[in-house]
Amino acid sequence: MPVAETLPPFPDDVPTHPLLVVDYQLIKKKDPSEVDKLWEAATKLGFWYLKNHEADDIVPEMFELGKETMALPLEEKMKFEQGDEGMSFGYKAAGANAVDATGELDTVEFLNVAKDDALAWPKQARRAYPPTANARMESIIIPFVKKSLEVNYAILDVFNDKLGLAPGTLRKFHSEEEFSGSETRLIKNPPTHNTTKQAIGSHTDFGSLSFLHNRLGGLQVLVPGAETWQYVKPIPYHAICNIGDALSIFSGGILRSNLHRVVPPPGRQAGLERWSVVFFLRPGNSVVLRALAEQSPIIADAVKNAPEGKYETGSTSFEWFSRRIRNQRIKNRTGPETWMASRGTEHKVEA
Ligand SMILES: O=C(O)CCC(=O)C(=O)O
Ligand SMILES: [Fe+2]
Repeated sequence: MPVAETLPPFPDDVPTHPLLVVDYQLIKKKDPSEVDKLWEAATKLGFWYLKNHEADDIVPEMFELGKETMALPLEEKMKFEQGDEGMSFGYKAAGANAVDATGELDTVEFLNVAKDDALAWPKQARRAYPPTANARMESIIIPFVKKSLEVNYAILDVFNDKLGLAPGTLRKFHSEEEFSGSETRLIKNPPTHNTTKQAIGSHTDFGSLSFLHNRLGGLQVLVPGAETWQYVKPIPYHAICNIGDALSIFSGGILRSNLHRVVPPPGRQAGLERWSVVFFLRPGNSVVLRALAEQSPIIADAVKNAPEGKYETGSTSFEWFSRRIRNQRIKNRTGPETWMASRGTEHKVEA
């Protein structure tokens, strides 16, 4: 993996959306103006850069592990495939998911490692992984998962306060002990000069918070009010963080879970392999996804102004998550309705 400085630069002639830059060190101290900046980012777009996030040393190791893992023979990787039943953990081959309602195939391959397996190691909690992951579980995956949890909990605490919830409410819904869909993901998109082919289709993230690290352009956001996709420029040592559907639902839509997708890198970056590393924080499996209106007058107010039932999913986190994974899988496709069944909050009627 070349270091960030040796990669061709992100072009300056493609539509790009600047994100607010939040300093994790100031968030840890609950610096009031940094907290306000995070709140603005989380409520207006739902995406921000996070600098000084303390994962800078371990992230390059995660990229290296991604490279080692994807270099395994396909036959070996397929032994750890996620399957068609709605489980996310394990390997997903390129072309196993749809990118849109027509059933066009995705181009990324990735490996998802459950937070539960990382924390239970050397015991197996949820499933087995390829030998490359096992060999680096202790030295790389566990430290990355632990740091990601720490960062995400600090961010959750800020939202907890701003939403007027009793201390620790959001943490309780994301307890380390309960099994959940929380996972870390190593993603590879193969080289191509077709810079408009979707690698990952338009989606909102399924869980609560995503902590993303990429080096090359390709991530795009659909900014509210804009008609076209805009790139998010990768900045060295800046993570890209975003809100997922679960937090949007808990907050009655105050926190924004925004549509995004991945296309191949643009400009002089075209034709390069694209790698990313993510940690997804998701609620405990038993947590019901609904607005926490009884626990916060601020959320109650937001719900009052939304169409009836918009933030009542009637699903547990486990059900919500499995439904969406299952319906992305091309093997489960019956028609455009399968794609629709993989959707989250983005297709609910707007207030
Ligand atoms: O690779 C990226 O930059 C984004 C990946 C992503 O959106 C996802 O895996 O949910
Ligand atoms: Fe995503």
